[in-house]
Amino acid sequence: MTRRNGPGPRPSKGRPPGSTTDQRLLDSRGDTDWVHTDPWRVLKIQAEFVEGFNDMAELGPAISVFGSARIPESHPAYDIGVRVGAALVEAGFTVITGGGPGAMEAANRGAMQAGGESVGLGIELPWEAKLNDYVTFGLNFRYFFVRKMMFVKYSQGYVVLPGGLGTLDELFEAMTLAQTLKITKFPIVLMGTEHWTGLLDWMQGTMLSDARIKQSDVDMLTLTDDVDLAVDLMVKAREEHG
Ligand SMILES: C/C(=C\CNc1ncnc2c1ncn2[C@@H]1O[C@H](COP(=O)(O)O)[C@@H](O)[C@H]1O)CO
Repeated sequence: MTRRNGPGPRPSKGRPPGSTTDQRLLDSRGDTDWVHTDPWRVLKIQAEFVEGFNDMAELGPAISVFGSARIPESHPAYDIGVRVGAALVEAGFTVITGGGPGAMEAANRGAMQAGGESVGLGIELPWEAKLNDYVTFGLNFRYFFVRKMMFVKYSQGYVVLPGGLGTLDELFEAMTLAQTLKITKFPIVLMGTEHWTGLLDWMQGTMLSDARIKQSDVDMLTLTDDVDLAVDLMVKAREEHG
């Protein structure tokens, strides 16, 4: 970059005489603590957003599928995950998951086997975690909140398989964003009546009865075991809202 001559602020008052910026950049040695400071982290966060936006902007219509990282292949929810992933691809959607094991792997597996784009948005964890073998396009994030925004921004709806804390976090984030109209026209399907009925009963029996939520908050959820119904809802939403 060049700088015009004449009056105006100088680049750096404290710069050592007789050296160039390139020299100082390339010769620099010494303390590296600054790489662990918040201002530097801001740039890393920014870089994650830039890379995510860059790589996901042209994915096409996508649905995110969430669910337990801990279910084995033998669990009935795994098979449902595979069928959901495949059916979404057959309906013309890209499938996005957290790229991990369990239900995420199942949905990616179904999507890949159906010949579709199978996206895994991985997260750095304290233990070694790698993207599952059924991801056709993967990104790994350091920051949970950046990753969570990518799911919402690049999905047209969520299918939520049985899961634990991580799954609830993803579900309730979407519900909160919808309740506060930060996102609109966003179908959310809970797959697995046995797993989710207790939560829905509590939401209606306690949260709704105590007026902590409104009926419209509960109504944004569709509870089913029917994969075709879940995918039809997503297709209808796409037809209605683009
Ligand atoms: C438990 C193990 C690995 C976890 N690896 C994960 N990789 C990617 N995404 C994950 C992982 N764990 C949780 N998530 C996210 O939360 C949801 C599942 O969490 P739950 O608590 O199991 O419900 C999931 O949708 C992911 O986005 C060791 O094998």
